[in-house]
Amino acid sequence: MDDFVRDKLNEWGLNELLKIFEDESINTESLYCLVDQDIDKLIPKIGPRARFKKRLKLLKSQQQDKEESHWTEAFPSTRDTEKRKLDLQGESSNSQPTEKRKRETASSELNILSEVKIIMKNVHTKLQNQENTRVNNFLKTKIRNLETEKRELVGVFGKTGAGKTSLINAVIEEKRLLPSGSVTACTSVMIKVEANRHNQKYEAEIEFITKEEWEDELGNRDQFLKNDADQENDDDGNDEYLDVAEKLSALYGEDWKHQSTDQLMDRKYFREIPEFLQSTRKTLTCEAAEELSAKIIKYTRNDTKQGGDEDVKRLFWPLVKCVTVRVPHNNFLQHVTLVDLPGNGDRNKSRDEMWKGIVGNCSTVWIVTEINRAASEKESWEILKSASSHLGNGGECRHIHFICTKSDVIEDLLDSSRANVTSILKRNEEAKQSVRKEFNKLTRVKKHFSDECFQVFTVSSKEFVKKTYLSPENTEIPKLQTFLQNLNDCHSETLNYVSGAQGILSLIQGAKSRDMDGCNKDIYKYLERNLSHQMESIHIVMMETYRTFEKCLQKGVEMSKTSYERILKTSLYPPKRNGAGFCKQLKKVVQNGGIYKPNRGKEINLNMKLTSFMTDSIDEDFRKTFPNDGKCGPFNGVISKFSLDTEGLRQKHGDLELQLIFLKSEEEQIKTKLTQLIRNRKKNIYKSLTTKAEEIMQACYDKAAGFSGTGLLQNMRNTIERHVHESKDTMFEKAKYVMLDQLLSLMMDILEKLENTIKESIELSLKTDGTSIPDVSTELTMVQNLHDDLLKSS
Ligand SMILES: Nc1nc2c(ncn2[C@@H]2O[C@H](COP(=O)(O)OP(=O)(O)OP(=O)(O)O)[C@@H](O)[C@H]2O)c(=O)[nH]1
Repeated sequence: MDDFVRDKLNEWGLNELLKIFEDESINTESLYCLVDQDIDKLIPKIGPRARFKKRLKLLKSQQQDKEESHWTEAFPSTRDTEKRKLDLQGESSNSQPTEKRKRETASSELNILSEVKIIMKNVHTKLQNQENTRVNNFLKTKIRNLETEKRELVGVFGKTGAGKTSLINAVIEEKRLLPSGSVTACTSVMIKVEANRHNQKYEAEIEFITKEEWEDELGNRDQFLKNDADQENDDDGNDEYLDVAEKLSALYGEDWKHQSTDQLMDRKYFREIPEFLQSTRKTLTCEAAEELSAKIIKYTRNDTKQGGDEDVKRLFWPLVKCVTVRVPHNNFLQHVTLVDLPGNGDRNKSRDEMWKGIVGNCSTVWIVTEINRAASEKESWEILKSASSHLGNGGECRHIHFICTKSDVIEDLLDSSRANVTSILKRNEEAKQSVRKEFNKLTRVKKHFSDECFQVFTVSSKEFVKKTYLSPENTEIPKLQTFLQNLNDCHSETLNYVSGAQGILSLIQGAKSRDMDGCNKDIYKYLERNLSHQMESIHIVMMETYRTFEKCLQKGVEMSKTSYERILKTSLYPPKRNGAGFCKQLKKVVQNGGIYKPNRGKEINLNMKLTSFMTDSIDEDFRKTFPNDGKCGPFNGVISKFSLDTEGLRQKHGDLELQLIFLKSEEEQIKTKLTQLIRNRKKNIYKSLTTKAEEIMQACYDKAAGFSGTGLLQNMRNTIERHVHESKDTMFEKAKYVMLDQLLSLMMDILEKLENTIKESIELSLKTDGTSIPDVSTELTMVQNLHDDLLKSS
């Protein structure tokens, strides 16, 4: 929002400003957003309007110009820029009317939401001006709690060079946003792409690792410089050495080889990024995507051609944890964040934790791979295999999209310019079939997901932009765009807010207009009885779940006790491993609490291996109890079925209609909140088995990490084997109880929260009189009308 507009808002007040916006036919959406944040601070004053009107006209025309240039920039080579623009607005003759309708609906819903938010802010202020009673505080909290903002995370995984960056740029129609394309450079940090809600500029926020972490990396260098001689025989060591050398050369050129750690921490190396030394974030802001793209390269991409010239070009990606790129005016990103996730986790601990956190919060993943090797490309399947537990039972993923890229590249035709569409489409179909076949072989992965959640796409990002041979439909990018738009659909969030607001206003007005003695005993008793029946049925389902978990886990305990030796053998005596190399790797494993991520290849997680029989035993029932797709809801749908039957009561007790509307909306609100709570807590419940194993194993890891010299490998092996052997009778049992405890504690919390919330709502709605409560009859009528509009538009 323009500062000028903000000032005027403070000076003249909201109503005056709204009138001006309407007179000038300017979209009030951005004004609403601002008002939403600042309403409490508004000082209404009426003042001269002429200069302000002029300024608004200017702003409007600037915005139109900007939109125009945004489009020409994004599709410079296309003759049909105008047509594309119309297409997206849904006005060209070929455009799909449903898309247009969807967009119109979304925009009108956004306006409804903004209006209701303003109304509720006003009601909140009215309540603040009243006496501080229990009901008053309850209502204020309810209004504040209406705000929930859900963003859907789409994780984009894939081997370097697979086409992730080009795919993201194409799908969000920002051809020049994320840097891609150079043969010698690749993306090296996590990049989040989301909508810019604060202003209309392109923005990148750079989050750094800590200074201490960087000092640790420099410490690693000292160790390698000491051991330089024996690097050749050792793949892992060499690999790690190359990793450290690559990072240090990016930042220091050749200096890192000759300078001490203290010297390398000198300010002169961080002149361009004082934010790193101050442990703050750096923000870059630009008018155009291309400009931002050029600016972020040194923070995101690793150029392997970087040499040791005098005039060294410093790259800062080794210091970066994550970059968030914010894009203005983008329909695909309103409630969606796309995350480019290079590789498969990270060696750096904080980046790895962030990687796992993001993966666990993804509702969709895009596994990106080149079409030529789609089914046979091991790396993509490895990514899916190792991430599946973080995504499925340990996460909230509902869609796995396997995206085969570069469909325009056909090998048997010498030049893709001559490739004909028929052979491309035929090859696309073949690729889809073989990828599906491959996916069906992954029984362990499939345990976490339903069959419908897996889909294959064959895309060409290049052709989507160039349109030389393939129509947009044949590039399949529009399919992904439609998917994102559906994910963006904020209808349920809007409905949730508006219904909640209507409920609160109904309660206030119901209490205000009631001339009863404050309590309708029959209804009160009926509702209490109904509540207790409902709680009972939830309790029964929960107890059944507990027993099922207990049975499965017990089976897992038995299996683990008889199979742990096999697990230890494959983990501690891997075939085809050179002894010295494995010794170093095992040392890293014990130094890192049983978990180690080599630069290339899969993460080693001894704790996870030890509990694998237990997770296997619970996987299927865990997914049934906590499904990620919204079809049935957790605990066999018993929470979503919860109902006090207020609809039925409304027919018979018209005089209590407002109170019953409030109760119905409270019911919906608490169910939505509980679903979110369950989604977050179930992730930790699932991880609890490995977390407990890690805790129990820590003593032997510490002991093993202390060994050195002759017999190091065997000493480490013996220590681990002895520890597991001695604790086998308790370790798995303890892990089982931790999971059961956490499950029980979640169930108790759900029962308590549900019962308390509904009880309090019944009591307040039926026992409150109008004392110290403002009149909100106008607001209620307005919100009721908006609620009806919303239901009609869906
Ligand atoms: N022919 C063709 N080339 C493509 C397509 N998509 C990407 N490329 C090319 O493939 C190369 C790698 O693309 P990127 O999008 O940078 O790949 P990436 O997966 O982001 O790679 P990293 O940044 O290294 O992780 C570039 O040279 C792109 O121009 C496509 O649809 N068709």
